[in-house]
Amino acid sequence: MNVLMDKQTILIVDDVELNRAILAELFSDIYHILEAENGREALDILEKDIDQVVMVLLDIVMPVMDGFEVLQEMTDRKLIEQVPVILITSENSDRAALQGYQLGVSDIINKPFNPEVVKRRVANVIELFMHKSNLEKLVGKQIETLEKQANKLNQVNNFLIETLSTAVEFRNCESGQHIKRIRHTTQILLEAMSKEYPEYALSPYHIEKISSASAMHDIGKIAIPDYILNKPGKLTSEEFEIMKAHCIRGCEFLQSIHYAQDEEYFRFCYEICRHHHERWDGNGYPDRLKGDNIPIWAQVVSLADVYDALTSKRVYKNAYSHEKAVKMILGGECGVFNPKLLKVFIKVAPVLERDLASNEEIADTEFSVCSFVPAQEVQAKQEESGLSSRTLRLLELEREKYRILSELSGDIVFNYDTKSDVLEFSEKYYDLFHRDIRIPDARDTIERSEVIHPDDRSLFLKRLTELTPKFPSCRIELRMMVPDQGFQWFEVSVNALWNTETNVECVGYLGKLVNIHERKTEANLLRKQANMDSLTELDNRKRIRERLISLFEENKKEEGAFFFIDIDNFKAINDNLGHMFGDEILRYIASEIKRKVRSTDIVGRIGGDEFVAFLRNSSSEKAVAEKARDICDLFRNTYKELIDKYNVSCSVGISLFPRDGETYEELFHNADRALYYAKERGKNGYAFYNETMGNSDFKTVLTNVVDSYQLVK
Ligand SMILES: Nc1nc2c(ncn2[C@@H]2O[C@H](COP(=O)(O)OP(=O)(O)OP(=O)(O)O)[C@@H](O)[C@H]2O)c(=O)[nH]1
Repeated sequence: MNVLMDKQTILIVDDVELNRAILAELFSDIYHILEAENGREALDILEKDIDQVVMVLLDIVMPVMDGFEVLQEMTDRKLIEQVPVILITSENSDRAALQGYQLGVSDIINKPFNPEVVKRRVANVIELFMHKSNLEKLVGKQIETLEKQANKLNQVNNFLIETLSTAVEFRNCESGQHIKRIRHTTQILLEAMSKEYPEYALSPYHIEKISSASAMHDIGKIAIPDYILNKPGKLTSEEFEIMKAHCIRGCEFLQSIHYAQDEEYFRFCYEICRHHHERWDGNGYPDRLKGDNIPIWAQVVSLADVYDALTSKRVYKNAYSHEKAVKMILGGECGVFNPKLLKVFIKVAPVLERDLASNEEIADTEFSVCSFVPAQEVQAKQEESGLSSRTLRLLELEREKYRILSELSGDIVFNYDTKSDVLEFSEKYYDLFHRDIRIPDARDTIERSEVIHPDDRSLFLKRLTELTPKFPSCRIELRMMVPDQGFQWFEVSVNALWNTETNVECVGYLGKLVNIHERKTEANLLRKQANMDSLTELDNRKRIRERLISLFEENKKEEGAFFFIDIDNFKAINDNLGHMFGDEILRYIASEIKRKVRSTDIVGRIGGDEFVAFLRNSSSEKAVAEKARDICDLFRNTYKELIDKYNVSCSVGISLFPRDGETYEELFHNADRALYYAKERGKNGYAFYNETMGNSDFKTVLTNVVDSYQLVK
């Protein structure tokens, strides 16, 4: 719509054309006129050109949409706030007037009207309305400017607070991220508290202020001497008292810069600073407040502070995992907290864990800030060692090089100091085992540790005690518990360090841990394969020989029976039923022989359809003969039809240890002779070896002496 810009526009809404014409006539010299013949049309015009229209003259009774409906719709679409409306109506009732005013009209003119009065009232309403909206715009602008200024001021304040607190952290050798994380965790906890426990009346406005004030919690550390603030070891009780004073010192500091413009904010800062070490049971400091006498904001910051301290690296400790930190807090290891707060803490724990994971990268890159050694420490080290600062620096450099090399090698390096009884691992240890890299009281801890397999632990410790200045190193294979993977094989290379003056005092151990699990399991598998008959999984010929040789060496007096077992007519099975079925029969025979002998006996397959078994502690020939008989009839149990069809069975030759031979070779040879005899006598029988079987003309002898052998059919 092309609206004339030099005149203001009014919209006349009436279904009677004559009424519209009269009004248009009245106003056309001053205003540009738009006309609508019903409510719907009027709304369309307003929706499009609301900025141009300065007044709506609205009739009440109209088809399609009456005046009240138009007003309702204008209210719903927020058009009524942008343009004044005058009702021009012949309905002269109070009810209609009231309804009109309720719906936001600026004036009501009853028909018939005096043209001059109407003109004046319309002009007045337009002027008033424009004045009002100009004022509103002005106020809006001023509010915007004020808000911008307040925001700027807030930003400057926050910046100053954070700068100041970060300066404290840098002095404290921390990363500078601590207060940012505390602020974040405080906010998360407060938001959850406000939802779960409305009784604490924590509004979003308060949450924002408290989170910002949390940055002040450790401001008092500015007054704590460096040698206490940065002491790597445990504080003495006097030092701890001085350290505890940081809560009071912080409050004094805050009072000296009292920020009068915002008393409430000052109160949050003050109370957080003073009470963030109080505990729910009254065992905190400095005022030993109990329960909800500790302001809830101080309680929340206190928990956020503890969680952050546990999950962060410090000069004296590695970062604990989220799970461990949660466990420690819930287990009361860091003092007692409000049970309601702990409930909320459990609820938001997954959010904290996620945020912690995304923070870890930043924390790692910022570690260099922490790794600078405070002047006091350097000086103390220098005095203690008597070395110059240059030498100490070079030593530090060497140590750093060594650390980087060990990290690059992928091995876990460790260092044990006998005097302090501290065992320290390289970072990789934490990555793999998820355990602290520094173990104080190492002797006790290792003796009780579940990390080393119980069967390997004492052997490992024993080997360490056997090291001498002449033989200072050893390699030990042991199993260690890796989270989610169970016990894994590691090779531990250890080098004992000796006091070079006395050469009798072991001052520590240096070593490395290499995961050899894959190599070891592969080697075990290969060894197993080299010793095993793959078809039956019995020991193979080579393994049987090794085992029997060492058995005979160890137990020269233990009597035993060597069985040489051969399947009779096995070829017929292969030929008629196939090689695969033949394999099945071989596996069956193997398992049956194993089943028939004792678990301590030795059974193997030496090739083809030939098996051996050594029955230990078998002095009774009768019992041996019974066992042999059983083996001859193995097929009777499951494969009876094969006996009828192919005449399959087993034959067994037996030689007795030590009577028929004291070596494996002798026993094997003689059992073989006996087997030959049994086969010659028609198979499916067993024969004990007899000396005549060894003769060169054995075959001739065989026919002559047959009756004297125990051949059973
Ligand atoms: N299925 C199968 N057959 C095998 C395997 N190793 C050897 N054999 C077969 O086992 C048979 C052994 O031969 P022999 O001992 O001469 O045959 P036999 O029929 O048992 O003869 P006697 O011992 O005189 O009763 C041959 O047919 C070989 O092919 C194997 O791993 N699987």
